[in-house]
Amino acid sequence: MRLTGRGLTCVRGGRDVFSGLDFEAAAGEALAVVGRNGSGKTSLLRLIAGLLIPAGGTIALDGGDAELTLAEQCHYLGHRDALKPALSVAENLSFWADFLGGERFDATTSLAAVGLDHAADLPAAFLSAGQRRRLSLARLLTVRRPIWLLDEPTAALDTAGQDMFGTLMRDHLARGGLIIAATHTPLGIDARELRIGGTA
Ligand SMILES: Nc1ncnc2c1ncn2[C@@H]1O[C@H](COP(=O)(O)OP(=O)(O)OP(=O)(O)O)[C@@H](O)[C@H]1O
Repeated sequence: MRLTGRGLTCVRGGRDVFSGLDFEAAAGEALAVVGRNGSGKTSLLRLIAGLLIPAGGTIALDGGDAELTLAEQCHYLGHRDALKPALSVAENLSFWADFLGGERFDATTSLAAVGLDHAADLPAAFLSAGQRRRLSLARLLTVRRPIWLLDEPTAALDTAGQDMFGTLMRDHLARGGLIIAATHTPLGIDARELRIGGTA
């Protein structure tokens, strides 16, 4: 599996964010997208996820599932955790599994893997910032998709959480997954750097 972007141009609010951007990532590889604030890291992830349309250029996935779109093979985790505060931790995960579709892995196991099994019945409104992020990460495990698009994934995670997430990312890569992460801090795994715009 290989994901390739060629000559990508992104325009937002009538302004060029970036143009002529090339990138490439293969199965088992992580790409760390870096650059100053506003350089277009989130925008690139959203282009790949199909949430924005490029003003120019192409994105192609070779060797993926021919019956699924690129977006259907991606997990997109935005920097704002998309949780419903009135639903419990377990209900939020169940909502996402229904929304995303496909094969569903055991939610209790996913919550245990991110250290939230003790909080399954707690309303998401009561979670701390780090716990909200952990719940978002549980989505990656409950519904398996090969391409992880992650926006500032380690933000709000404590040291143990960063170690836990490093292990999850390494396991995903070892299974032939691919990770593209926008980040201002080291990801905690071996990753190739894709710099957008000037030096941050
Ligand atoms: N909905 C929108 N309408 C117009 N402009 C937008 C919109 N969303 C983002 N932008 C602009 O696009 C540019 C790139 O934003 P983006 O969020 O991709 O940057 P980023 O590199 O992820 O930034 P940061 O490091 O601050 O998270 C910014 O100048 C931003 O103001």
